[in-house]
Amino acid sequence: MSDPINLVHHHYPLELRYDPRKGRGVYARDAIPRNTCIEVSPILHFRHDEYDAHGKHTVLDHYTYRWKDGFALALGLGSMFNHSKHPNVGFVRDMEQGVIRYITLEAIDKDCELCISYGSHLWFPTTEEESESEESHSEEDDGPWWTAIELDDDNDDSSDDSNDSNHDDDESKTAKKQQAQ
Ligand SMILES: C[S@@+](CC[C@H](N)C(=O)[O-])C[C@H]1O[C@@H](n2cnc3c(N)ncnc32)[C@H](O)[C@@H]1O
Repeated sequence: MSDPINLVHHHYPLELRYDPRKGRGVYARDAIPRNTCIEVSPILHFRHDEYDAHGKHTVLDHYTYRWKDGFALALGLGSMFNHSKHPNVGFVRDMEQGVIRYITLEAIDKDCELCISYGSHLWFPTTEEESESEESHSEEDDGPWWTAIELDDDNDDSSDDSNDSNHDDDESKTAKKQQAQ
């Protein structure tokens, strides 16, 4: 499990590496420019009723994204991105095509981990440098508990500040998980 898995057939120089605290994660074997679509993951869709009856009681619940009429498991690398409160990758859910596109929000250095944001309501202890201000999931939370920063649909590159395309407010947050639907 600890040897890197070189994704030789992937268009971009990506690799899966294992971290003892976070598990598997996606890393860059070489530099990748900002605003690069590094992954298009097809999704597997679960209706609300089948997810409530089955999926949410399994390990799937750590991986699925909220989706129209239910939840979605990202196939491909989409389920392998770990969380950071300073994500260097954003994502766009394309409900029509049934895919999630992952796009770099900044220039990525060689050996850097590629992370998305799950939002602030996390269900696991985060790595030390992130733990200071992260909130842990609590039973009192009634909002989405796995939210993620989502890029603008048009993937606008007009701003120099990568965070501009990446809003962490209630309207633009995409709930990957939610308790009260
Ligand atoms: C979508 S999976 C990501 C891939 C996962 N690391 C694996 O090996 O399958 C989400 C899980 O990864 C772990 N994880 C993700 N980001 C983390 C972080 N910043 N610190 C600690 N664990 C993290 C948590 O266990 C979480 O439930």
